[in-house]
Amino acid sequence: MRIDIVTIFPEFFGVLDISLLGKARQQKLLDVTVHDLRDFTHDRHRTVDDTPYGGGAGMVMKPEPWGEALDRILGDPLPGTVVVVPSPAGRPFTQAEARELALAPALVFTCGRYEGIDQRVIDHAATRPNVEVREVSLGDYVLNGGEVAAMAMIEAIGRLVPGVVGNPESLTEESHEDGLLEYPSYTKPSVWRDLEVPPILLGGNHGAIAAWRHEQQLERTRRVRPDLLPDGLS
Ligand SMILES: N#Cc1c(-c2ccc3ccn(Cc4ccc(CN5CCCC5)cc4)c3c2)n[nH]c1N
Repeated sequence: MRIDIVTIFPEFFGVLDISLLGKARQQKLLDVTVHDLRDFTHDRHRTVDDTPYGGGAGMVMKPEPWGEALDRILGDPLPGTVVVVPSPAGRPFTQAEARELALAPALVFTCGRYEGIDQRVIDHAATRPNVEVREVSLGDYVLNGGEVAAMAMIEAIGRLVPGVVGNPESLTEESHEDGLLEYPSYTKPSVWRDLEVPPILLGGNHGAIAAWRHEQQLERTRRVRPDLLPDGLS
């Protein structure tokens, strides 16, 4: 999968060179390119923002640099390319969307700053052939820009790309993967500060362990996220 990121803070994504995603890049499972939006400006001050039409606080990101950046990146897009626009006004980003986007041939993350990107950039991107645009929100709170959201989304998506995670089975027993929160996990020692590992996990009855873990998922989901429970299980 090809991932392009456009930002005025390219150094923010240096962390993608380490850990799991760094290894995936070395293995050519992920091809990540970070673009500095200011490289697509032509004035001495490399200006990327201006005052909002209609007034209001703050600044808005100018359309011209974004247009040139997306022209460069989306010159000949692979069919199925998705432009992901992190935005507080976007649709909530979910594990289901991460799974969907992990199947795309190419993703372009447009990381805005200030009060956001001129809307015409998003509207024009949606007219490009072979390109789908998704405005997506990390959660119901306001960040200072799209970089943190893009990083979180790239990690959630990247780890689902086949081959990135060594043991694919571990991806199926996670919170939200089956619609429920995950069961609690334990490791050695069996007693720590007088706290014992649930005895059922110390036996070898895999059927009973699986049943216990599912019950733990239901109990935790009822307690913490009843909104996730399927009808009839609340
Ligand atoms: N994903 C995600 C996000 C973001 C996010 C994503 C991208 C950008 C680009 C700029 N900002 C900062 C900002 C600040 C205030 C406003 C509201 N203003 C009112 C009148 C005009 C805008 C808009 C944006 C961003 C924030 N925040 N929270 C999430 N879950």
